[in-house]
Amino acid sequence: MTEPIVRFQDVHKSFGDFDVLKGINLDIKPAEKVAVIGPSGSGKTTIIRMLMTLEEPSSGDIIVDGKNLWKMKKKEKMVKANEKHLREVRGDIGMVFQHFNLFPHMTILENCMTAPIHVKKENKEEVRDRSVKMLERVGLGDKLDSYPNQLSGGQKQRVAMARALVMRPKIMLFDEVTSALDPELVGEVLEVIRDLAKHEDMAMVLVTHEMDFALDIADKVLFLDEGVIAEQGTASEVIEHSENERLQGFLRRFRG
Ligand SMILES: Nc1ncnc2c1ncn2[C@@H]1O[C@H](COP(=O)(O)OP(=O)(O)OP(=O)(O)O)[C@@H](O)[C@H]1O
Repeated sequence: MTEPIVRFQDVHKSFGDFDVLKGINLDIKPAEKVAVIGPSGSGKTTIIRMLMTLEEPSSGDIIVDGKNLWKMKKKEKMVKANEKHLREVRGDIGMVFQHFNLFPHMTILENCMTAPIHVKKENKEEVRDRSVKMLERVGLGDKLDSYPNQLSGGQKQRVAMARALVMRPKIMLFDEVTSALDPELVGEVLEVIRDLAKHEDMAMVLVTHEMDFALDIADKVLFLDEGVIAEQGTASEVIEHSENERLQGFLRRFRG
């Protein structure tokens, strides 16, 4: 049986007295596409931030590609070793946020090239070739020398995706990547993600409010409700056929 690329084992997360995640158990297979849906405040972004190693669990284990993220720190109190370990894991994970976080003073080609060259110390020419190919792939081959402020929101989001992909991640995380876009720009961004989902064998985790999109691309959908996974299954099982009343209420609010 294939080992999961991501495993959450009884993960809890509290901020002060507030328990945001209350025992998350989750396996994601290496090429699996997972959509996370749920009401505002249910803990979706916290799961993504934990995967990105930006938040440490209050208890439980998070294992990414066989590496137990915080174990070293807990067991050996070796903070430096743990930081190295986390850096390695981060190298395998690409993330696209709601806001694009591009570097405004760099062209879009430079935006894509900077991390592989400066963080991974890769060969500049090789990175340039890969970056050009990725920008072509997201439909921006004619904008290599443009600056972020010369692009639309949808184009900026596509640069953000290309920039993450140039790092050749094993896992891509998408946190509500269309929610800051004007409605007419949503389609072009979803189209790029759809293309990646259908043709790339990396794992993908998407927090999304686009139910039809989740139905189309997700192998698995998780319904997060008040810090627990209240329902999970295939997209059709969760979005079309679940009898969970809170999930049905949540979906009705989307469908109007
Ligand atoms: N650093 C923090 N300090 C305190 N509370 C936090 C922190 N981060 C998140 N929270 C709280 O945890 C809860 C879950 O937040 P999270 O962003 O994970 O929810 P979400 O499901 O992604 O919501 P939304 O759909 O609105 O983005 C919220 O009530 C939020 O206010």
